[in-house]
Amino acid sequence: MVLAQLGGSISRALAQMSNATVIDEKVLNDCLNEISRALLQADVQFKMVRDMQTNIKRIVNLEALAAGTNKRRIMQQAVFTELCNMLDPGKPSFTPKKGKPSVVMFVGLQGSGKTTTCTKYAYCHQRKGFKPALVCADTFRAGAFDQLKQNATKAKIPFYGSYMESDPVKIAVEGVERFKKENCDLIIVDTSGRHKQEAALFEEMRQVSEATKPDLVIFVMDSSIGQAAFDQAQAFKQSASVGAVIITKMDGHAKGGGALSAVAATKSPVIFIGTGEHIDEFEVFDVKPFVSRLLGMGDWSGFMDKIHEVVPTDQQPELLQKLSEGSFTLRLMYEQFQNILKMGPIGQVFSMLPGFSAELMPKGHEKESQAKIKRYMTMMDSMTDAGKPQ
Ligand SMILES: Nc1nc2c(ncn2[C@@H]2O[C@H](COP(=O)(O)OP(=O)(O)OP(=O)(O)O)[C@@H](O)[C@H]2O)c(=O)[nH]1
Repeated sequence: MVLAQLGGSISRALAQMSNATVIDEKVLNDCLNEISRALLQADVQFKMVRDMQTNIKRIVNLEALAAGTNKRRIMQQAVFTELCNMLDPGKPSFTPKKGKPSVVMFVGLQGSGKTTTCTKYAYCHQRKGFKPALVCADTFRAGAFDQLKQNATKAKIPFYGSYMESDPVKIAVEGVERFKKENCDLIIVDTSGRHKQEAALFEEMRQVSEATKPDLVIFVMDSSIGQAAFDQAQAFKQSASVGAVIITKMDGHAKGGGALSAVAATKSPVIFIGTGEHIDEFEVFDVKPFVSRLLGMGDWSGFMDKIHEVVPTDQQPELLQKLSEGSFTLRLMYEQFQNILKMGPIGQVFSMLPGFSAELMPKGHEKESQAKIKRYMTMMDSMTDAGKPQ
């Protein structure tokens, strides 16, 4: 992920500044220029970078700072805050409530990943106890209904669509009404992909929105969109009152800076990111832990949440007891390897630890490390007669 490179470049600029004997105007400007260059290379909009520079200079006013103040720390904190501000529009998005019907409409450019993301979103809520349903109001792309149907069937989520009807507004209204009657509490409407130059398709999107009255419109954006992100996101915001953003394909080679621009253009928060084609390659997006991980500062709370997710609660005291007694057996190691594998891609787990950046563990190496752990486990399996370490 090139966003990790952005994090690496910013961290290096901050480290260089920290190594300077005295922090003067020149050191500060060099550091700021380095950070701005990294952001521009990652496709962040020029105006946003310029505003960030001005804000940081205002906060880190070397002349006004009292002698003895830790300027390095103030600078680091200012960079952290500014990056968070870029990603945080300051108002949370609508969140669906269990048992109360909500309509969520997905919009975005062609091929941005709407259909895939609709199912991921439905599946993620289904696992939290919601009763989701999918409506295919994409009558433009041949095969769109089949794709949604296939995804929905795999995830056991009810769906609605039509091969005959060509009016997306009619399908959307029928689908929403039907699932409201069936007491579904999260009705997701997938729409066709469109480009801001396609006025007729934008009008159609406005009509679907007017007819279904969604509680939330989610703008799905491919992370590789680059500098075009701002204008496109703004056009969608103007026609369909976008309330949240989901960035897809964060697992690819995209620069990802467009994400920052989309937040600025729609004044809406990023709520999830797509990290692969698979249904569960989907993560909740939280600004502070994300920026913290991006800068290699770690995310302890995320790390602890992962541990709690994968190590069964009843095993946690026993594990601690055995570790404190120093009796770390082969079986215990085997069980911990299994837990590590359940935590997800190794790179993602390491990026939650301070001093690590996802950049340090490129995708290929992640798979290598995971494969190594699997090989150790197979070895341990074969070391005992019973097939399991004792
Ligand atoms: N690697 C990766 N691929 C993704 C992700 N999300 C979607 N895709 C892929 O992107 C391609 C396009 O996804 P779709 O869901 O069909 O996109 P769409 O926006 O519905 O397409 P249109 O209806 O034509 O506008 C598919 O091959 C998906 O598998 C992601 O997070 N990571």
